[in-house]
Amino acid sequence: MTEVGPPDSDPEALLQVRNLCKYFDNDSGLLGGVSVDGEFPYVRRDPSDVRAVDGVNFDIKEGETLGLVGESGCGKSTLARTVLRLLKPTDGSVYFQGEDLASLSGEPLRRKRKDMQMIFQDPQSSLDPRMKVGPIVEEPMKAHDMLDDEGREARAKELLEKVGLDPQHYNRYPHAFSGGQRQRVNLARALSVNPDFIVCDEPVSALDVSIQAQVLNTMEELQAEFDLTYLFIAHDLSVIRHISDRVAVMYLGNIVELADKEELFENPKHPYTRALLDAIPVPDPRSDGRKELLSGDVPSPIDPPSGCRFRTRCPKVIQPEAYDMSDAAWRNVVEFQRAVRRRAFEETDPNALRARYFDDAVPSGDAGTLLDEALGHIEREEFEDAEGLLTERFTDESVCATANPAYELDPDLDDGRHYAACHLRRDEAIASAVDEAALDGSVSPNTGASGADD
Ligand SMILES: Nc1ncnc2c1ncn2[C@@H]1O[C@H](COP(=O)(O)OP(=O)(O)OP(=O)(O)O)[C@@H](O)[C@H]1O
Repeated sequence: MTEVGPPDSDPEALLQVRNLCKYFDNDSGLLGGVSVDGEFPYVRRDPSDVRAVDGVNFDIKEGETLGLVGESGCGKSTLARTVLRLLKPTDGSVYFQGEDLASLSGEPLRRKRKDMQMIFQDPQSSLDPRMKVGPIVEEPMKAHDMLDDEGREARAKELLEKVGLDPQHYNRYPHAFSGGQRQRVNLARALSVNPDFIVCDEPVSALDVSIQAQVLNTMEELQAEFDLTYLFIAHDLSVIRHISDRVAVMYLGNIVELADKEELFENPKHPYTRALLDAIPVPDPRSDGRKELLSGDVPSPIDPPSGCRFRTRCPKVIQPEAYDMSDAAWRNVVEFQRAVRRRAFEETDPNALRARYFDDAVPSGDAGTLLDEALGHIEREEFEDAEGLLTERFTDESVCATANPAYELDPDLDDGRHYAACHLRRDEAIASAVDEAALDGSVSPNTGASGADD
């Protein structure tokens, strides 16, 4: 497994995630996610495994909020559950307050869980409708033998008030509360055992926008009052921008970019992050508000692309060194290869295809010869041969396919760290590493981009 992610640790980290992998056995279907310690082989790497989380590294500092964003299915929830050790990692480590949770089980793990709580998206289904909210809040305290009955009731009432509810509502059932209030009950419940770390998995996604801001504000106040550290998952970038100190962007089981919030929003370095930001609706009466999102489907996590996982959809994929095409000709080759892969056209006539895909720029030299060969295959309706040729000789030869990118960059806006898993950032990473070495007085010709496995 190649390590991809921010390479060094942060001395102030409460949580350190290293090369974390969670694969699901594809054959076991839904049950793949509920395997418990010891029931399945510890490490299983079947070619048909769903690689939901695949070599993730990050730290979370004490007291900060790390936002985790990415499209549906990219592995956010699996990452959260594996970090909390609700799922057993296939590989890797999760150091919480210095202790590797991946190596814990049984009673030591149960005790540790008291310090790490989770809040889920749907406040309705996470509250037992047959229980009153008071006992709901007290339940985790009971499970961890905290306080006596009286003490638990007093603490539950106090917490209901802290989260913005009326403590007199201790005896009400969840159905008597609105969605926002139910999420506040969940907050009180999570806080009851006095945790240090809370994973919030889309906690406001089910709420109206006006209520979202109120709940987020309460979460920030509670964070300050109780010294909490949050891992906050959302697909909504405005929510992420509201709550996060730093932001990690996830794509197909990998973290592709991680930086301080403003740095990430103002200077995104990864084409995937840029595409996500570009897709934020803008208020324009002439349009439906949404710019064009990424083209192409997300590849299967069972057989993810080699190298950079985003390369099959990336608008900036890098030309192989063997060719010397203009940028426009290379772009056309990539678009054509993707169209052939999707069987996006009916015509087989080379001239019609040239006119359609290579109108403004045609590759010449070796690349031109290969293109002619591919067009010849299509003319003879040998689509698989055409696809194979274009893929093997063009896109699979790109550095984006042959090496995993992992670069630390100088941030533009602050003195934090900016990590971007994109080969386009190689020169920038080398320049910043050389600058750093020069400051240390130890310039080395070998000081270069960190972490790439080429
Ligand atoms: N128990 C399971 N068995 C098999 N595959 C699973 C299981 N749980 C998740 N997956 C797969 O793992 C990948 C990541 O899923 P996950 O739910 O972690 O993504 P997500 O980013 O949280 O998505 P969403 O935002 O829709 O919740 C998906 O391809 C999903 O189908």
